[in-house]
This record gives sequence, structure tokens and C-alpha cells, in this order.
Amino acid sequence: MICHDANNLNVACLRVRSAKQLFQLLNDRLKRLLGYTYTTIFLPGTNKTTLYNYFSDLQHHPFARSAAATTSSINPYLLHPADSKKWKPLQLDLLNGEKFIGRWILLYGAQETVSETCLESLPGFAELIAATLTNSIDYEEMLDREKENDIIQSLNIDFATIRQKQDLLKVIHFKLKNLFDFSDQFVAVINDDKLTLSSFLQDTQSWADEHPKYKQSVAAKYPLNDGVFNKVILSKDPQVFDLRQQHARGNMPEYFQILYDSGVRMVFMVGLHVRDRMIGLWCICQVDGQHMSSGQLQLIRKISVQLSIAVENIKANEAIAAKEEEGRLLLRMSDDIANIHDLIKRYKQQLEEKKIYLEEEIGTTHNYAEIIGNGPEMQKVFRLVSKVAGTDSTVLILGETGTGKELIARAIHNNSSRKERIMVKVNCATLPVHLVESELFGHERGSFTGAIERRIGKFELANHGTLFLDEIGELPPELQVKLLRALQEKEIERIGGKTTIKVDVRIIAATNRDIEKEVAEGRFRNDLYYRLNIFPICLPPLRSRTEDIPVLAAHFMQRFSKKLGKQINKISHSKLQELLQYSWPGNIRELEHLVERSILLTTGDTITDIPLPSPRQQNVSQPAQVYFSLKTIDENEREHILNTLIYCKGKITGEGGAAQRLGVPNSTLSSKMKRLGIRKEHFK
Ligand SMILES: Nc1ncnc2c1ncn2[C@@H]1O[C@H](COP(=O)(O)OP(=O)(O)OP(=O)(O)O)[C@@H](O)[C@H]1O
Repeated sequence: MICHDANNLNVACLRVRSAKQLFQLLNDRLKRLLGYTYTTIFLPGTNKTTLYNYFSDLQHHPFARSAAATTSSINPYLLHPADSKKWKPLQLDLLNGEKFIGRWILLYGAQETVSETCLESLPGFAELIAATLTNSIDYEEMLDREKENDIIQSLNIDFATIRQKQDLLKVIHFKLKNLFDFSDQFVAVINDDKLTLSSFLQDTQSWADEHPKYKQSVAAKYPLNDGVFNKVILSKDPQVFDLRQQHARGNMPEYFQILYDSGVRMVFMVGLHVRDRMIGLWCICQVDGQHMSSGQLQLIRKISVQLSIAVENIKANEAIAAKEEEGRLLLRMSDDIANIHDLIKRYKQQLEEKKIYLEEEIGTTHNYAEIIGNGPEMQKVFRLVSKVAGTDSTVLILGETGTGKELIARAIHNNSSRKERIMVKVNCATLPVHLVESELFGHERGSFTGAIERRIGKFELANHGTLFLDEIGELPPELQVKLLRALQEKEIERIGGKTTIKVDVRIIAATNRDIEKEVAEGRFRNDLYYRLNIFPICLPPLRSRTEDIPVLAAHFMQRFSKKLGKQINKISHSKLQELLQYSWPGNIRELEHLVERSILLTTGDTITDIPLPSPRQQNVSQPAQVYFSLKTIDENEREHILNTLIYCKGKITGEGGAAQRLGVPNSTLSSKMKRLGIRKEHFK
């Protein structure tokens, strides 16, 4: 019966192609022939010292319970103590020639007797099962290889495109994790020192990431010769580390301890090589402590080749990115340097401007002591200068050309608290209209055709000093508005500029025009006039202070004789009389030039000839325009009080009122206003 069935069995065995089919055969045909209740086959593990259940999918099988105990040793199978009373095991080694390929276990009930015939036929069946097992393993391996090839091919495509760590993590997570069902993984690379290893890529959902030493372990450098890594490096095959055993031995490296504390039980490590050069390792962790089949380990080895290339590509890409960043940084730095150069150039230019300006100024600076004038008119001017110099008040100097307006402006500046800073002069008459604005407020680069450089204006140049606006009466109307705004706001805006610049400038303005007439005729804004006319100083024409002519002539004679190296110290009486008679349309400047010319012409020590214009010429050169109207003291006083009242917006008494501004008691101002006929409607 057994023989007949054995023949049939031979045919059935030839059809077996998988563990499942073999298990069905053992559980069906053979079970009936040999009378056992349960059966299974254990195969040797990769380390050759353990066995594992070939029918590993049979979870409810009694062998599954005792599998853990069984797989730990290649020794004959032992029943679990709980089962030993119920069952009697028989076991046969399955050999392929001399080679041990597995162990066949048959479980009979403890009370059952196994027949002699059955026992005799067992070795024959074991041979048949061994041959079938070999076939089915070979077939399964073939199928595994095919599957492996498919996997490798698809991974090849994935790995080839990887350039960044997150791409690699995606492939590991979505493909490799499913394939091997691991819980944690990391990639480490060998450092440039070739002696240490550092973490390169960590699992984003690492089991260990909450461990207190995890971060520190990720950042650490590990020596390659620690007994674990060198084992991995020396072998091309994956290395298996059972952390339970390591823990039991108590000599785990710290990284294993961290993994063990976090629940990891098995670690598989494979070296990463690029053309025989070891570049790092890949580590896979399992929390359930399951072994991998030799097929799975081989697959890991194959995948490690692809992984090595991906890691090299990422490193190369990172190096390129770092180089590019370095390049960008250098580019930014060179831009910054160019900007700094530009800035230095601009500062240099500004300094140059200031220097040139100061040099010019030094050349033209006059000493206060050089202001000549003994007559009452000039004494009055000196008193006004002394009063206003120490304040920050705006001063308006009025007077015909050449009467010394600039000289007085300088005297005010030199006697003010701003004397350590410069007084900047702008001649509103000599500049082309389109340049006055830029001259006053400056411009930004490119703000108009020809503005190739940024330039600061005279307002900025005079910051904390004094700005002398000469010939203010010539200022074009559109700029009068801008000037007014600058005076009111105490801030300016460069042409083409986007921001306003605060300036602290004391203003002294001068004009030889009849500014009141200009205002009355609408050529000069009255609001600007009121802003400027806070403290007017009128310089009398030379013809109305003839008492000063001899001293002025003597002063210039002395100055030019010295300058020209001559010993001239007298002016003939007749010539002096001529000077006193002359109308002096060009005022002191004219006298100065005439004396200079005379010194050049004089050979002795006395000036006997001063080339005054002939009476005809005098008529021609006589100014057609009356520069400012001659007024009585009352008229002047009335005008001054009225201006002050307008300035004070009609406020007569109290803080900031006209009486306070004029420095008189309220009652004095009221009686003066009454006497001079000043009524509310005149100033409100
Ligand atoms: N009181 C004075 N004592 C000595 N020199 C004087 C006096 N007043 C004017 N000058 C000289 O006369 C010349 C003209 O003076 P300044 O330039 O100050 O006149 P100005 O009124 O500003 O003329 P303009 O209106 O034409 O600009 C200068 O060389 C100056 O030194």
C-alpha cells in the first residue's frame, strides 16, 4: 500500500513548485500514509547555526508557537515544554547528497504508536522530500530572482534620477520599506579622514528619534574600527546583528544601545561601495526581531550597489550646490565691494567738493575787523550784526551792489555758534535756472540727463552751518516755493530722490533789488519774503556815507601797496575830494578796484591819479534802478512793526507776540501803532 502510494507520491512530488504545495502534500498524502498529526520543515538560517520554519506563513500551526526556540539552534528539534505531554516528535535530516538542507519534523500524539513499516519507510520518504524540497527551493529561488530582477530594474530607474536626500528618502520609504518591511534605516558615509563615519541620511520616522541621545548620535563621528563597522566594511554581504544577543553579552556600541532602547531587535548592515571604494554603509532595523531570508539579504546586497551610486550622486550634487552657493556668495561680495567702491568714490567726491569749496572760501574769507566804517550808518549796522549773530535767526541783508553784503554775512557767521562749520554761498543770479535747484538741493544719479553721479546740494553741504543765499531776488518763482518749503520744514529732497533729508541750516539771504517792489509786483513770493525778512539789515550806499570814503580808500591803499610790494601811503588832497564827490554806483567794490588800479599806476608814495569815470560815463553807469527806497525813520518803523505783526500772525501781546519780538512793553507798542496809524485791517 505504502509502495503503491509511494509511486503516486513520486509523480505528485515532481509537480511541487513551492513551500505551500510541499506543505499541502505533507499534510494530505503523506499524513495519510504515515499517520502523523502535524508536520513541518525547518531550513538552516543564513548563519548556519539556526533553523527557521519553511512554512512560515502557517501562523496557527503548533510549530509556529515553538518556532522561536527552535530557530535558535541547529540541534534536534525540541518540543515546547507545554506541548511535550501532548506530542511525540520524530525528526529526520533532509540531505542533498551530503549537504544538510533541512529538518523534517513529524508530530504524533503522545499516546499513538508509530508502526514499524512506517518507521522503515521514513528514510525513503525523507529522500523524496529532500529532493522535492531542493526542487521547490530552486524553483522559488528562480522566481525570487525574477522578482528581484524586476525590483532591481525598477529601482535602477528610481535611483538614477536621485540628486537630493529627500528623493532618496522617498524611494526608501515607498519602495524599500514595503519590500523588506523594516522599521528604521539610516545611511552613513565615511568622512574625508577615512577613519570615521558620520550619519548621512536618517529615517524621517525613526523609532529612535525620541531617544535623549538620538540627536547627539546623528551628529557624532564614529570610528570605523569599532568591531561592528569594520566587519561590515570587510564583507560585501550584508551583516546581521541580533541586538538581543548583543544586549545579553552587554558589549553593545552606543548606537546599538540607542536602537535597542527604542525597540529595535535586529540590525542588517551592508557596505556601500563605488568601484571597490568603500563610501559608507546602509543600516536596516527591525523591531520584531525577524530574520531575513538569504534571498532577501542578497537582494539587499544588490540594492546597496544602486544605493551607493545614489549617495555618490547626492554628494556630488551637494558639492556642486555648495560651489554654486560659494560662487553666488562671491558674486554678491564682489557686488558689495563694487558698491563700497562706489560709496567711497562718492564720499571722496563729496569730500573733494567740500575741500574745493573750503579752499575757495578760505581764499575769499574776510575778517570781521576788516569791515571798515566809522560813520553812524555803519555803526548801526555793526550793532545789528552783534545783536543777531549769536542767534539762529534768518537774516536778510539789503543793499546796492558792492556795499559789503557778503562781508556782513560772513561777519554774522563768524560771530555765531556755527563758526566752526562752514558758510556755504549760493549765488542765485549766476547759475542757470535749470541748475539752481540741483545746486541747492542736490540730485540723485540719473535723475536728469547729465546727472551721472549723485551730488549733494548746498543745503546739505551747509548742514549745521550757514547758507548764504546771495542775490535771492533772482530766484526763479518755482524755486521760491521749494526754498520756502525747505525753510519751513527744515528738510530737503534731492532731485530724483525718494526720501527727505533733515537739515539744520541758518539762512542769510541778500539782495540788491528792491525786494518789497518785487513782492508788490508779484515777482517775489510774499510768504517767502516774510520768512526771510525776519531780521533785515540795510547796508547804506557809499554815496550816503561819504565820511567812510577816506578810511576805506586808505584801507585799500594799504592792502594793495603791500600786495604789490609798493610803498604808497598817501592820496593827494584833490583826488580825495574827487572821491568824496563821486556818486559810487558800484559802491565799495568800485572804490576798491579804483584804488587797486591807481596803486598799479602810481610810481611815488602818493596816489595822485584815480581814474574815476567821466561825468558822462557816470551818468551812463549810474544805476537806472533805485535799489531801495529812502524812507523816513517813522516810515521805516511803521514798516518794521507791520512786518513783525504779520509775522506774528497779528498777535500783539504775550508769548511770541509782536511786542515781545520787538523787545518793547505791550503799552509802548500800542502807543507806537496808534501814532503810526497801524490798524488791525493792515496786518490781519
Ligand atoms: N565795509 C567794508 N570794509 C572793507 N571792505 C569792504 C566793505 N564793504 C565791502 N567791502 C569790499 O567790497 C567788495 C564787495 O563787497 P561784497 O561782495 O560784500 O558786496 P555785496 O554787497 O555782496 O556785492 P554784490 O551785491 O555785488 O554781491 C569786497 O571786496 C569787500 O571786501
